[in-house]
Amino acid sequence: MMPRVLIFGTGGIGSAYTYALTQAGADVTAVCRSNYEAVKARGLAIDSIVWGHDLHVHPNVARTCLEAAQALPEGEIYDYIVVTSKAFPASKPSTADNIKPAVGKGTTIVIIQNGIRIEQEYSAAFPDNPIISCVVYLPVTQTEPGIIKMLNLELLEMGSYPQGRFPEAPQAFAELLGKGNATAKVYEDIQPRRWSKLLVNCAWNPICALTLGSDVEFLTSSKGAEDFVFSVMMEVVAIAKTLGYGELVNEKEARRQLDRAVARVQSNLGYEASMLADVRNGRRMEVEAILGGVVKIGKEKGVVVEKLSALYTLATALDSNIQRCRKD
Ligand SMILES: NC(=O)C1=CN([C@@H]2O[C@H](COP(=O)(O)OP(=O)(O)OC[C@H]3O[C@@H](n4cnc5c(N)ncnc54)[C@H](OP(=O)(O)O)[C@@H]3O)[C@@H](O)[C@H]2O)C=CC1
Ligand SMILES: CC(C)(CO)C(=O)C(=O)O
Repeated sequence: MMPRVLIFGTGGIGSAYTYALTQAGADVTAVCRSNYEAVKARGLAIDSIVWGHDLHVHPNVARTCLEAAQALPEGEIYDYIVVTSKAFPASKPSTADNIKPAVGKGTTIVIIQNGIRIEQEYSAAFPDNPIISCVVYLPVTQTEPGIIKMLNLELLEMGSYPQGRFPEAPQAFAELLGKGNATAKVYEDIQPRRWSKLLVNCAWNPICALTLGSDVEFLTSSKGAEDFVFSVMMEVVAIAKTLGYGELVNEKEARRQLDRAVARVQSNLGYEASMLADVRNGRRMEVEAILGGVVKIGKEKGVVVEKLSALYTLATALDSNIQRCRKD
């Protein structure tokens, strides 16, 4: 039988996986908020350097998880709920509260979000459900409601949360994504992968947001720019080492992650990190999930986090000013 999938948060990432999972043969329902009318009327239009241009998908659409649960045939459940909203730990209601009406016995919860320590709210709320924690490399923006632009990278790394619980769940989801031409890799321990991705996000997300430009625009803006990014990444490396992740998250890995951006300078293919999209759209930024937790751990461990702290302080101020402007 076709797996039933509910996507919670149909922005850039949610739309990309709505497309891939529909291609894989799943019956996909997308929870849409600001883009509800557009997606209901016209579906999602996707332009992707990886998957192709002029792609269209028309998922079932719901405004809330409760509405999506009520639309299920009697006795059926969603096999997967894929969380692709932004990560705001400690927000009320929490995302776990929001998805609760659609979580059935046996529903696998798939978290596709940046940041660290974002999984606990789900394991606390749904101790008997499989949880898959994912790290995503997929630069994508919703440019207008239902219109999605994906650049040249697409990779989903995943593992069970907590490690070792429902160990077969990530493989099954990876195989499903594979049928939809998405690239998925399974890891026994996903946490070092999260920290490797943090090298990218702790540096590029606040830098792009604060400088209103892409990674490539920053790298070419001054002589010291590349060294500055590397020094931010090296603070993340120092923290990751104290947590035992040094085998993956080390100077070589920081250089590799930085070089992925440097390699795009020639072709001028800049990535505008998702925090910059938030600034442009007057939305809340994932400051705590991406920077707050890292700075806190760094200080607890006695690591020098001068640059990360500065970026955290500046990004927090930017975020609160954006929220204030929205209210005014
Ligand atoms: N975009 C990118 O290039 C990348 C993003 N990521 C990560 O992926 C995650 C998703 O990012 P991204 O796709 O960019 O985010 P977007 O802001 O594009 O999409 C989030 C979506 O969630 C929706 N949403 C939020 N709360 C609710 C709610 N209560 N009910 C219904 N819908 C809701 C938003 O609706 P509304 O429009 O109404 O606010 C929006 O459509 C983040 O953790 C991000 O850091 C990782 C790699 C790359
Ligand atoms: C930098 C990028 C695009 C890499 O996937 C990302 O993770 C983000 O925008 O949050």
